[in-house]
Amino acid sequence: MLKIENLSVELSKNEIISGLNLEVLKNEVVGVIAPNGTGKTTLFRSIATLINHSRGSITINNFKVTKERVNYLKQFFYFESAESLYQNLTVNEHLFYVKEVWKSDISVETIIDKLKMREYAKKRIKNLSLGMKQHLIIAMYLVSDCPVLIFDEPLNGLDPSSVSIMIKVMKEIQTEGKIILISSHDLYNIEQICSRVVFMNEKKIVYDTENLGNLNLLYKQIFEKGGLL
Ligand SMILES: Nc1ncnc2c1ncn2[C@@H]1O[C@H](COP(=O)(O)OP(=O)(O)OP(=O)(O)O)[C@@H](O)[C@H]1O
Repeated sequence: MLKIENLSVELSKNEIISGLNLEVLKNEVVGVIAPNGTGKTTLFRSIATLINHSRGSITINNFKVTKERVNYLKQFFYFESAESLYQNLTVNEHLFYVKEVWKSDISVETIIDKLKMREYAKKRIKNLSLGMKQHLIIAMYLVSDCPVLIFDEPLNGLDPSSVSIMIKVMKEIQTEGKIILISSHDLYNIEQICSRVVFMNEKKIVYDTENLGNLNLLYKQIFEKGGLL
């Protein structure tokens, strides 16, 4: 379980997150929805320990970052953006690197086929499109076989066929008892991918639902009409 309690985060002395609570269970794919600049990336970076929090606690599978940092770091896979991939390494090289670092038994070849990456597996990152790089990040997570995937905007740059592959892969990951936390502005596809969504507003989670029937309407009610609650 990923458990965030009373989290507050400051950046340059501005409180970006304040008293945020969120629990995500195994087998859940949770989408974080909010307008630009609300703090989704800040939340993800805090979970990933790239930013310190000023108050509250984050626990993954009972490991607290403040107490058992090494075990905590083994619980999640977070790749900040496609820009952080190594430009001169190939797709294959990235995947074998992850396999080595995570000491994983997952077959790189199987993952390449699953994500239909065979055609560009030997290409260097600098020669890939954004969509191909997004596939690679998911493939790296699958090879790592770690319990939690945190992915900011996984649908960026994906064409409709790639989105379908992504939806299928996310559903498979979900049935394997993992946790996925993603953000996206693509409400239609969030509905297809997620089992639950949470809306962020005014520095915390303000709405949490498994009823994904009409996210567009909910979005308008929360952000355009002065709030639901
Ligand atoms: N290094 C920083 N120093 C100060 N403020 C920052 C820093 N990084 C981000 N912010 C501010 O924190 C707030 C939240 O930014 P964040 O990137 O987390 O939002 P977001 O919800 O992920 O936005 P988007 O949907 O545009 O990706 C914004 O007001 C932003 O200006």
